[in-house]
Amino acid sequence: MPRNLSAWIDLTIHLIVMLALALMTYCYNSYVGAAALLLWALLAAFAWERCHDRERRFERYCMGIIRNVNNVMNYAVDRLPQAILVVAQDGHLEWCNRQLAEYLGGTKPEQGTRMADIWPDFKVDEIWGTEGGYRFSHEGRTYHVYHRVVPTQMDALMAFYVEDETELCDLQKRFRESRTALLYIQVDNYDEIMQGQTEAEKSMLLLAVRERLDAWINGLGGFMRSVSDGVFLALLDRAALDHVIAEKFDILDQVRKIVNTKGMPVTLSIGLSLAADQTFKELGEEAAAKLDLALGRGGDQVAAGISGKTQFFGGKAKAVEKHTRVKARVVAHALRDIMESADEVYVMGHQNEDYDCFGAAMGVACMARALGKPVHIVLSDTNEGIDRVLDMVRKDESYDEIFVRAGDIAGVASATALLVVVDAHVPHILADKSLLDRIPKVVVIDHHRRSENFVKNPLLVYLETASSSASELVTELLMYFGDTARLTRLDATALYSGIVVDTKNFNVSAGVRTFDAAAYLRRAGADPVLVRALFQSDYETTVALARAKANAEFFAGGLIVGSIPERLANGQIIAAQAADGMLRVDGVRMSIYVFQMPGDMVGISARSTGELNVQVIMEAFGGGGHANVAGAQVRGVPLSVVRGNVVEQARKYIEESDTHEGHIAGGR
Ligand SMILES: Nc1ncnc2c1ncn2[C@@H]1O[C@H](COP(=O)(O)O[C@H]2[C@@H](O)[C@H](n3cnc4c(N)ncnc43)O[C@@H]2COP(=O)(O)O)[C@@H](O)[C@H]1O
Ligand SMILES: [Mn+2]
Repeated sequence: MPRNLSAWIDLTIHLIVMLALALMTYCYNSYVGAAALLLWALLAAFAWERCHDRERRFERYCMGIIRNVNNVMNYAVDRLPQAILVVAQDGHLEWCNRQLAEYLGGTKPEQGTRMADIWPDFKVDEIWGTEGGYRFSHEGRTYHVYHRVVPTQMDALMAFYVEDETELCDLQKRFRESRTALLYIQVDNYDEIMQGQTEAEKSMLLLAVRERLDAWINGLGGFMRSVSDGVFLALLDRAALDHVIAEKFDILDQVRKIVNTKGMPVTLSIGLSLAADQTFKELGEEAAAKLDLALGRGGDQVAAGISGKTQFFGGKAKAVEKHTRVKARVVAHALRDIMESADEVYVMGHQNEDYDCFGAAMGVACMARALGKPVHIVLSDTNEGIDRVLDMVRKDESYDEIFVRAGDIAGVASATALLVVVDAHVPHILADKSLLDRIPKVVVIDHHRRSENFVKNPLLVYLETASSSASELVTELLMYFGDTARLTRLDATALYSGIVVDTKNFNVSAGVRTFDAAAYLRRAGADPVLVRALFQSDYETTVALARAKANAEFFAGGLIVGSIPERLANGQIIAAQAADGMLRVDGVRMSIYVFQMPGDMVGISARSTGELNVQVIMEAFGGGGHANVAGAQVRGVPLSVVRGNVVEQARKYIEESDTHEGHIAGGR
């Protein structure tokens, strides 16, 4: 087939026409016709030859171009400012371009050189047969490698494209280290430490804190200004922040050494946000939110927002019981106003309600009744722990229709209703979390350390981590709610039992205000004999508890871990009691029980003597609580695996905590 088909067609048409004319001429005159045919044959031969000649010259021209392009390509590949290596599966170099020599200081390695001899960290085996990229460093320089499989019929080969990214990495490092960290620093027990101090002593205390902070920030090359009494704003760069993190914010320990004339130590809370791509406005808002979080977790700690995650440091001091009940009075009045403007009130606590949660709910229901508002206490489906008290109140007609199950109010949605959440603030552990979407006005009354996951947009939050229990908080609110709120004997007993369970019978976290609240409840008719009856354990529970205690395993560092693999109706309480009980064993600093819950859920109850923070460990399992009483639930993981993970996390935590004295520790 000729290359230029259309030229051939044109020529052939011409030759055919000319041949026809020559033949016609031959019919009229054979001499002239024969001459015409001869001439046609010569013309056809000449045209044939010309065409072939043109084709040969065109082919020569094309080959020239191809040869040039190949040369140009070879030249370009050889001089590419990126090294290209072709490597065989045994790790030997097959071919490379000139840039590799540049990277190696001028000598081009020979074919067959082992890559491990050129760059020990150059990976061949690990990535063989795959496409991707990785980085490695050699003699202070950082290289980025893209690897591709070379399709060949013969030996298996891979191509590696290597770029020296040292400058880029340096730039990235400098950029990272120069990122701004904004810190809100607050003396979180300002009112308490200033109480009873003379003006001169107050100034001295503030000056001592200021000097300590100034020295700390200046030493880090940062900037700090006082915003108001006991509140500071500071800026650090990332390099300084890394240093501070490596030292686990030991500024908290340094400032805790400053004490007032009564020996009370100053504690700091810090909210920190590290710039990524936020505006300065967002950075400031995030730092302020982190400060709230640190304060809500009991203070004396740092909540740091870094790369979208929150890290906590510190938390050594026990949450200090506030001397005054001013806040309780203010909150009681605010709650009364909010309740007055609502058409009905719903109260709920956490799933698997316990006496504290139930008592607090009964107290809030009493307030609503005092204002003549229809009130419902929403219960979850699993609450064997409060069976006895529920049986008691169900016998009393005045509580008819107060208790509803989450499923019974599935259709309830109201903009004019009020939802009061007690003894919890994490949405996913509430008795019916869907109520949060259906009732927009929410009040939270809780005594747990603030978790990152908090009920969204609450109207009012009363979160006091220093308080023994939600029942104590609600009792104080009742004291200031007004005369109309009259506790029945059952209300008072339920609230009292809430305080008893959370203080382990007034042995843990019971402060002056706890006893005041208990006295108030006793005056209102709380019956300790009834409370004791509520806490009586049946035979099966006692045996299960003994079995749980017997299978506990002791680990180095004062850790004890046990499990309850049977699916028991009151497994949570047995686990809680076993974990509580194990703290009495000599040398135990932390006890953790893993127990089987309904379905594929596994529960964890963790306790500490106060020296170590179990809340942090439980947060790693999606749970929370207090520094020395915490828990979590894990779905879809076998109990034995959860147990193993718990042991691993707890041992790691204890090890880190013991090697770094400044790490997070106790205080409810
Ligand atoms: N997923 C979670 N998220 C946040 N916080 C959580 C989560 N899961 C649990 N928590 C909190 O952790 C602590 C400890 O819980 P726990 O179950 O180990 O202990 C509570 C009760 O089970 C236990 N208890 C109830 N009745 C009795 C009883 N009769 N005898 C002994 N112990 C009992 O007491 C703990 C009550 O703690 P409270 O909630 O602080 O009132 C807990 O804070 C969970 O909220
Ligand atoms: Mn509680």
